[in-house]
Amino acid sequence: MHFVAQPGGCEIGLRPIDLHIKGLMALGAKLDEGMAELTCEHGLIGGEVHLDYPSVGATENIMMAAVLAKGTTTIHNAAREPEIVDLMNFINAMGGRVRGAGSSNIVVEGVSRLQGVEYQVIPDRIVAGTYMAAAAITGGDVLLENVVYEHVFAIAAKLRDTGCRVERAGRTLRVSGLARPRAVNRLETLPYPGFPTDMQAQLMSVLCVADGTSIVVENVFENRFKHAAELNRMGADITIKDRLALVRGVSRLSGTTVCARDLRAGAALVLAGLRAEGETTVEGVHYIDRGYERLVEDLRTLGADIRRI
Ligand SMILES: CC(=O)N[C@H]1[C@@H](OP(=O)(O)OP(=O)(O)OC[C@H]2O[C@@H](n3ccc(=O)[nH]c3=O)[C@H](O)[C@@H]2O)O[C@H](CO)[C@@H](O)[C@@H]1O
Ligand SMILES: C=C(OP(=O)(O)O)C(=O)O
Repeated sequence: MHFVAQPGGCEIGLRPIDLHIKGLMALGAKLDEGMAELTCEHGLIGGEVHLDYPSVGATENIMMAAVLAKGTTTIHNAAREPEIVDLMNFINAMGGRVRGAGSSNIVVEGVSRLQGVEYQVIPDRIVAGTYMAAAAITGGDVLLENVVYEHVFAIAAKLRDTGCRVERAGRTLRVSGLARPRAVNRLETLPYPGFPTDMQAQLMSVLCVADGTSIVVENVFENRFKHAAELNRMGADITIKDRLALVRGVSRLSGTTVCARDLRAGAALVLAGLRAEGETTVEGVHYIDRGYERLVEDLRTLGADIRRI
């Protein structure tokens, strides 16, 4: 019997785990009392899983469960995020037999054992995207190394719509922003290769100071606009209605004390602080630490006046 801790993560919606559980049950696990207690007496057996939604975590969880299961598992309507492909490559480097990651159908043939391996994970596309947004909101010029362009394509495309120049040379990306970004018609988050929900808050900061009005639609998580109220405290003009945000661009933001209520909201507020007049204090830095190793140091290297207190 294995006990799994209650799932955590940022509070950006209810974040149910029904798809994880349904997938594991298709491989022979039995659900006992509670939501996170599953048992399996004689090991998992490969099976067919259809995900009602291409959940990243459920795809990863089922893939990993299937690696040492007996027989073959197929995951239909799997998530296609680059991290899923990375996980496949990692498992295969350990001796697993996974194919199809990056497409909607993943096939895992169970093996009896895995071996240790040294493996380098892919560069963090959301960290890269955040620094791209920093160039956009400040009208700055940022050179990013070790970026997989295909992974940030949707972000680059949207930043180009705001007037940014994004130039690529191999794994290097140069992003230069306009003095004032342009509004976009519509920014809509979607599973990969759509625009990532983990960049929605940062782009909203950029659109806050854009010339014109933008519409942002959050399709992935049902409660991921907590940054909007904080941005409004800095002088932004955002109205929320369910999953839609109407962002009327303002010509200036003013620094004040604001509170990060989740990871990307924190990044978004730091970006807004770069543009705002006066001093901005962002509370709730522990959220930001979940997703950025060197945010303060990197931004300072780029010329920002920022410090951690
Ligand atoms: C640690 C990690 O990698 N986190 C990422 C992962 O989160 P995570 O894996 O939690 O995100 P999911 O793709 O599972 O969630 C997407 C949607 O599916 C719903 N859902 C999910 C599972 C489930 O069993 N039932 C269900 O209804 C969620 O409520 C949400 O509305 O992908 C998200 C979407 O790209 C990112 O924002 C997160 O940064
Ligand atoms: C929502 C995020 O992460 P988690 O799934 O860990 O909460 C994120 O990285 O923006």
